[in-house]
Amino acid sequence: MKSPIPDYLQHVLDKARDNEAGAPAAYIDVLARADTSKLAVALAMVDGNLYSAGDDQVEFSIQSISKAFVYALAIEDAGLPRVLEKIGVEPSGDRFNQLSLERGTNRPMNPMINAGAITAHSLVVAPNATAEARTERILKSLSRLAGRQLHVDEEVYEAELKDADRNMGIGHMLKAAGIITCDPREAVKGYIRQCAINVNVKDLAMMSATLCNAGVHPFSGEQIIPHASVRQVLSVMTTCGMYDAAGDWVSNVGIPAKSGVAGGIIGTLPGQVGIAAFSPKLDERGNSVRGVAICEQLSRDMGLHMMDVSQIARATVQTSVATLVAGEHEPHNPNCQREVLVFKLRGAVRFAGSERLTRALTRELGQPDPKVPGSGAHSQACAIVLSFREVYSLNFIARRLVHEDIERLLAEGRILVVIDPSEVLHWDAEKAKTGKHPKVVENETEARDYIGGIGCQAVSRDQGW
Ligand SMILES: NC(=O)CC[C@H](N)C(=O)O
Repeated sequence: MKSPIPDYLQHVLDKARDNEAGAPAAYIDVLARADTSKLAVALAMVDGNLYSAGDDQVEFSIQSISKAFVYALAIEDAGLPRVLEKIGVEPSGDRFNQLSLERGTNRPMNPMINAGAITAHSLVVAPNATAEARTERILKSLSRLAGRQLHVDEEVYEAELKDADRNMGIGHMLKAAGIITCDPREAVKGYIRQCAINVNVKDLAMMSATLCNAGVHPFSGEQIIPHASVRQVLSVMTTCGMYDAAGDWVSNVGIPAKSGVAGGIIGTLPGQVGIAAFSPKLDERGNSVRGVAICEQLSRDMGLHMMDVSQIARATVQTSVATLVAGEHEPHNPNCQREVLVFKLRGAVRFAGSERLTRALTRELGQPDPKVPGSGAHSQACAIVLSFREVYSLNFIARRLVHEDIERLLAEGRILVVIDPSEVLHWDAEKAKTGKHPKVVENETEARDYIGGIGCQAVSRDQGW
């Protein structure tokens, strides 16, 4: 079977092509002469699977999209506190090349406008590093993210440098304000060089997918961007990535994003998909007209808006409580029946999922509460089985809450069997800390055998068990 996804992407491009509005960036002459018929889109999944359509081999300069990745490098090299001392995180509502500093703090408003980006550039490697060392570090890092060696487009670099008065003005303003300490001309040159690195949409989609994948490159498995920086970068992409169009973008598209004046845009939906689009004609805010249209369409058609509450935590975690009646010796004597309770979780469990398990445990096994129907009904259960067989992951708070539940059940003297074949509970590390631990098994049969061995024979009312 042929995947429908590339056909769909082609359809999205065909629709975007009808939009003739906008003009390529005029202030960099090489960009002003760009072939405006070029149009491309790519999607990279967090496992690295890539889809693309249109002119997906055509290279263009990364421009301001580099700002997101260089901000991550600045955080890595200078540390977040130092970076926050120098660059704010508030949307400016100004154009990207505004000569402005935040009132009171004198910092650039955010790292996505040029003032903040030039500052971030100056923090890469070290404040007194040479321009060459910084650009080399940036080129190397962007190449690792793209998964291939990238190059600076010297023609674009020279063209921008020749008319760089505005950015030079920003550089001098930063130096005068004490935000940068190096030679402002060197910082601006380095920044312009970082903007002139050539990419295609496939490179950008892969770079974006690495951010989606918590900084781990989908193919190499390398942690290229530290996890904590990813959160910071995605936050400022959300609030400031589309300059003075940030609010429109968040409400319409709802995906952290960054655009560049050569016509590229990346969208980065955490945990899901990295998007890249390219078309040189820009709107008055400096964002690609067709690129924006493509992202809007993808978000609408594929339900990618991050604030679209279509997935409730309840749906990802199914807590099923099956009451199993035991009593091998006198199965027909109700007084001899002993219960084994089974709680099953499913999916990627976070706080809300682990809260549901905790709630189910307290409801079923706690003291009867007249206000909660059915509460305490099984407080005498002889054994409890917690199945994590269908759990894909537990985040740190979910794991902590489940461990706390387990400790409390053990402290009550309960017999506890945990089905955890993928070791999502990270049991060994925790076990070392506490004396008591549950019986950990691989599957339901082993759980049943264990329970049988201690005198309760579980008889399921639930076919799933
Ligand atoms: N928005 C952009 O892509 C701007 C980048 C460009 N190099 C500039 O500084 O003007």
